[in-house]
Amino acid sequence: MGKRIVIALGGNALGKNLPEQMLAVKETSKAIADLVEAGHTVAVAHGNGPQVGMIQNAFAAYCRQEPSADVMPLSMCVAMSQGYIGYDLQNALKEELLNRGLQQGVATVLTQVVVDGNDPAFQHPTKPIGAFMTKEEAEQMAREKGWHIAEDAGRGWRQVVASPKPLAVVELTTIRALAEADNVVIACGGGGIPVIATDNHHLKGAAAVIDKDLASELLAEHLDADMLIILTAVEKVAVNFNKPNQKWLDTLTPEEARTYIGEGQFAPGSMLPKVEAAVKFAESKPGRTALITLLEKARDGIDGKTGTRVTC
Ligand SMILES: Nc1ncnc2c1ncn2[C@@H]1O[C@H](COP(=O)(O)OP(=O)(O)O)[C@@H](O)[C@H]1O
Ligand SMILES: NC(=O)OP(=O)(O)O
Repeated sequence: MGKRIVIALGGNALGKNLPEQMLAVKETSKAIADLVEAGHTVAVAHGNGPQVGMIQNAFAAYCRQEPSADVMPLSMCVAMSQGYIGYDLQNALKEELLNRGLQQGVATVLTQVVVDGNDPAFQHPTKPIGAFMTKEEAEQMAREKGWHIAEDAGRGWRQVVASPKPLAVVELTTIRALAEADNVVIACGGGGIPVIATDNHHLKGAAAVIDKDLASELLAEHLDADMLIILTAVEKVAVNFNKPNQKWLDTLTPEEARTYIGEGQFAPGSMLPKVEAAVKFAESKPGRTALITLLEKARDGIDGKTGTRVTC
């Protein structure tokens, strides 16, 4: 029987620039279409770290040329990233579905996600965005532009911004209605546009980028999904990652995950939020499973052939 699935797409599903994105979404669409073809109902969330940094930089460059221009708020940059990634992804996916004779609709919902304006994350930026830099380049950006910077999981230096916890998906009813009407919905892109609820129903954009794995988890809970599938650049989660005694994990219980998290086995900003999201989903209701695997292995993963399965 078909399952209700929320997929979280990692950076490798989208590429780092426009030409790469055009190619990457074609491959990504094959993996998603495999699941639709197998009879599952699928909602798709995706990351935006490189893209949102690029958009922010592009507007900053424009502001230097045109001093009367307004600085583009980070929430708007997230909205733009959802728009252009969703545009490419929904077209590629629709094409792939039609090529397989599948008639499901595909729609991107610009999604706002409520955060708490008092979330301590606003005082401690941790979310890496934009391009990788050397330490020297990053320090120069910190001096010249006031950026917060940090080393990103052994891969280089990046700008970091606030990443508050996702609390509620504003467009949830719309997303659910589209999903229940047999559409593939692309939602919560880039973790969602971060907004703070104020009086009179006004939602105020926040200067932040929400973690897409945590936002996907929230969406999966609210859509009452059976599975949360986090697709990334590794087939399984490992302990002692990249060390001679590395061990790939087929299964992971929340208790085991907490032990490994305590040992610092999962890099913050890369594997850690995925494991945290997977554990939260598995614990949210009996029978729910989270899977972390490679994009191309999504279908095998659902069939229990690969990936790391997180269940209670
Ligand atoms: N313990 C671990 N097991 C597996 N991968 C890990 C681990 N710790 C860090 N990683 C790294 O985390 C990466 C996934 O994080 P990231 O690239 O930030 O995700 P995304 O696919 O969402 O862009 C993997 O490709 C791998 O290089
Ligand atoms: N918003 C977000 O988590 O993006 P990445 O997955 O690209 O870091």
